Amino acid sequence: MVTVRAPATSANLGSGFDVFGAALDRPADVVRVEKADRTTIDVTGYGSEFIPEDPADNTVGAVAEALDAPAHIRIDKGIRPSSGLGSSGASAAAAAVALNELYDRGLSRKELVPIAGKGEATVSGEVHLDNVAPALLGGFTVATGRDVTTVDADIPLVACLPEIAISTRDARDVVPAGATMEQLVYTVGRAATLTTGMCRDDPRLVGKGMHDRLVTPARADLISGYDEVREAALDAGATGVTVSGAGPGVIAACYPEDRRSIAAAMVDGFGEVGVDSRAYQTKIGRGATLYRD
Ligand SMILES: Nc1ncnc2c1ncn2[C@@H]1O[C@H](COP(=O)(O)OP(=O)(O)OP(=O)(O)O)[C@@H](O)[C@H]1O
Ligand SMILES: N[C@@H](CCO)C(=O)O
Repeated sequence: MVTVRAPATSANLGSGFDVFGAALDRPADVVRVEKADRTTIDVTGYGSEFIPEDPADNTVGAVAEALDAPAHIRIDKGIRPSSGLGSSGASAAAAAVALNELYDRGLSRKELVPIAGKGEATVSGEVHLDNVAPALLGGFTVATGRDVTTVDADIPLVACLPEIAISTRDARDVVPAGATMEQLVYTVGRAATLTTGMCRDDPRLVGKGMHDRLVTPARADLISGYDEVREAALDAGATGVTVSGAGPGVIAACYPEDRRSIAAAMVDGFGEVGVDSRAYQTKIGRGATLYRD
């Protein structure tokens, strides 16, 4: 038996749509695999009642198929599905590491990125690697095509999850089809600022670079209370706030000493519009961890 813990991730970070991602220190999924003649899946934990156990519909099923590694796969969800915290990608990444080990396939973490991406594609309808790359490799990741660059950044974060479900598929439908030159220049500037901040472990630059005027405003309209939560987090000291992944999670960058008050302010912000939420005080963390039994 092989056990792997894969972290939640936040994709986009505002200015890096379908490119930037970050591994979060917490929460995480845990996946256990045992060899079997055919793939079967059991899901327990947070939101498990909403997750299909048919390998054709679960992200881990496509991973087992891609690695030609049939197994009994047990997923313990610590990351709520349809959260914007890379729940489906974390299971896929954990399964990729676990099955690679179980069947001794010898693939590197980077080689597992497109394989885990196939799993992610089963639910979002298209391949985007910005969740599975950080779930596998850790840190801040820049995924362009099949290339992934990682920065081992140390940035405190708060992720706040409202009790609203938005599927990635639906959130992709509201993304504008095009951009003006002005929007493009603005986004490039912010993305470069964010990347510089990650390389320097500078929460101020990261927060400044999390802003975008293209994708986030369209998606924010789907999240009841987004404006209230953003304002509350900024007032409490956040250096930047944006939609996490496809939402409805909202993520803030900050200095360590402000994390607790920002978490409380974000929960209060959702509370103002009658939405319950849970905040995770976290930071950029490591990728999937393998445990041999
Ligand atoms: N192993 C899995 N874990 C979580 N969700 C899964 C899994 N397999 C299939 N799903 C389905 O994927 C959907 C959730 O994925 P989705 O990409 O919408 O959200 P997410 O992974 O939480 O967030 P995001 O990708 O925006 O960060 C749900 O419909 C869920 O049933
Ligand atoms: N980049 C993807 C991530 C979703 O998890 C999106 O924002 O649609």
